[in-house]
Amino acid sequence: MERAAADLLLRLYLRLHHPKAYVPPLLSQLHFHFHTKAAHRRPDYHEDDRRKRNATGGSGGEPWDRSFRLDKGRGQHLLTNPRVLDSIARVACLRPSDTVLEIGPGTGNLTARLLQSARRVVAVEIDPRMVDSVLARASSIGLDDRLTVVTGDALKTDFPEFDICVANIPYGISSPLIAKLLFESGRPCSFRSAVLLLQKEFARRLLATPGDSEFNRLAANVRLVATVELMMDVSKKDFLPSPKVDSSLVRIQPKNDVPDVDLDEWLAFTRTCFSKKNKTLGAIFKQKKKIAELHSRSKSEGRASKINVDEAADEDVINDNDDENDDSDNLLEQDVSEISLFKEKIVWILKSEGFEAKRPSKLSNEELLRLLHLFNQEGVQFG
Ligand SMILES: C[S@@+](CC[C@H](N)C(=O)[O-])C[C@H]1O[C@@H](n2cnc3c(N)ncnc32)[C@H](O)[C@@H]1O
Repeated sequence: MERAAADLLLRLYLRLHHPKAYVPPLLSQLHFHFHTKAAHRRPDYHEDDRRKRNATGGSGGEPWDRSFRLDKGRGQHLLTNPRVLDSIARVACLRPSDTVLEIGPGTGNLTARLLQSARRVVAVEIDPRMVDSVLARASSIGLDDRLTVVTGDALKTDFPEFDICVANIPYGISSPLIAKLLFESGRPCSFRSAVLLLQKEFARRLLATPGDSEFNRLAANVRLVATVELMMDVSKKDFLPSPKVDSSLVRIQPKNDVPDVDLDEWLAFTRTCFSKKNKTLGAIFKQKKKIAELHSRSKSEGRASKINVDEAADEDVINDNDDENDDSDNLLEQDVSEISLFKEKIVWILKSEGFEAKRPSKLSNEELLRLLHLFNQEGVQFG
């Protein structure tokens, strides 16, 4: 009743003093309008965060006490859906005797499950606040005697012997971490598998086969030494805070029967082959700069013997300006004639088995290995 009277008075006042002003039909409606606007405003990060923290089921099921701010720059998106966490632990097929390597344990949502099934978990975590958090979590479930946490950057830490790596990794280190796992630990790899949660698009590229548009150098390198399987897709809604992209869980299993090839040589060879996306091998290998580089490498004797993991990590090595940096003008006359003979040899090798018109992204590893063998046989070295 009071509201109706106030409404009437205000209406009269507006009619007298501001005859052109818009007067809503009823002030109560105006009030209602403000309410709905507030109710539909997109919840900001903190509201969303609080709601998830207080939730006990669904995707917000794992606890997060907000005792410190999560650092998105370090990929701190916690996996909070208990069903997904349980599935990852199940897919890992842990044995009671296993030592598990976990990269980036965060607050320990996954670690808690790994500790329940394995003999030992060694976790590498870069953020000391997370280190405290995961240690406290392990102790709260009485399994801290099974956990060792190494504080540091996983890319710069020497990994211990482990049976299986299980991790929801920060996506920014996916390529170098996979390269480190597969190419740094010697051959054959001593671990059974790596079960990794990766950005969905990255996982698709890793799973791509020759001829697929996503197929790249990293996929070719990984396929040489391991098999990759898609285990499941995971929604971005299952993380706190939600990242912008969905994820996929993959299992990478080192092969027992890795082809007998010098890995250093292979990595350098794929670096050259994938240096120009969608160009033919003929176009790639006939670049003046590439020919001169291969010529001088093939002449020199002392070659590096340690695998360069950074080399293995590049997904593609695109350099379309190769010929612009050409310094062949500075070559001596003798070099020029040697290099032109060398070029003829390269072209002959490519033509001998029909590789010249082929694109590397469409070749199987068997074909790439064959081409590398042909080059090496004729004294052309890459590593
Ligand atoms: C995506 S979160 C995963 C957290 C936790 N495993 C989970 O599933 O909820 C990534 C974790 O990796 C850590 N991290 C980021 N970069 C790292 C690096 N280079 N080495 C080791 N840990 C890293 C972050 O601090 C964070 O705890």
